[in-house]
Amino acid sequence: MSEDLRAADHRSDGPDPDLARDVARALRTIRDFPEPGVVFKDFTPLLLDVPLRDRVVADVVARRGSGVDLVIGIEARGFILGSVIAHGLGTGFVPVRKAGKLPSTTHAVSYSLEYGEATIEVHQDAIPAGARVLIVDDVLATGGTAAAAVELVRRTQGEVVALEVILEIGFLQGRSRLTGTTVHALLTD
Ligand SMILES: O=P(O)(O)OC[C@H]1O[C@H](OP(=O)(O)OP(=O)(O)O)[C@H](O)[C@@H]1O
Ligand SMILES: Nc1ncnc2[nH]cnc12
Repeated sequence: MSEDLRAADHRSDGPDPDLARDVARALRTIRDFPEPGVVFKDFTPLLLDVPLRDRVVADVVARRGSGVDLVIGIEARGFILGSVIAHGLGTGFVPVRKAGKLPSTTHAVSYSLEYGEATIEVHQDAIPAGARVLIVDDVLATGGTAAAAVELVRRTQGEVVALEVILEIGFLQGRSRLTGTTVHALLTD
């Protein structure tokens, strides 16, 4: 765990004041992965701690309440968190996949991220016009992935309620690419 991980500002008045601290302890830092110079934040240990995972879900459910019609998760790590959060919210789940993986007609958006470039897609008929959509991922870094997901939802004529992430890597300034989108990060590094 990085010593400088700090809680987002809801920490002291939320229903689970120790959540951010406990999640920070569950994250693992791996240097020079997947390429030299990248400080990789690995959330897989969190997935092994079932009570902590359930507290993360409860935190999102408490914040978003009944204001969400669909959760979308971004391949691959966003699938894991997005699925359990959709279950907690009692909504459907829509996978946003890397290019070429979805079988039916898609919208596609290309973007760059901290260590490369990619294209993500969503099925054109997965999100009804006007649906209130929560986007879920593990990490917000440069914001390229999240901004592309927002654009995909816009193309379906859905409405993005918010982006929920476990960790925001602050120095990469991903929020600056998400003007007009509500962003909630449990932790900021
Ligand atoms: O803010 P950005 O700079 O766009 O980076 C954040 C994205 O990078 C990671 O996904 P990655 O593309 O590595 O895919 P993975 O989930 O398959 O590991 C992470 O899960 C986010 O989706
Ligand atoms: N530094 C990082 N750690 C984990 N996931 C990431 N996605 C983009 N940058 C990342």
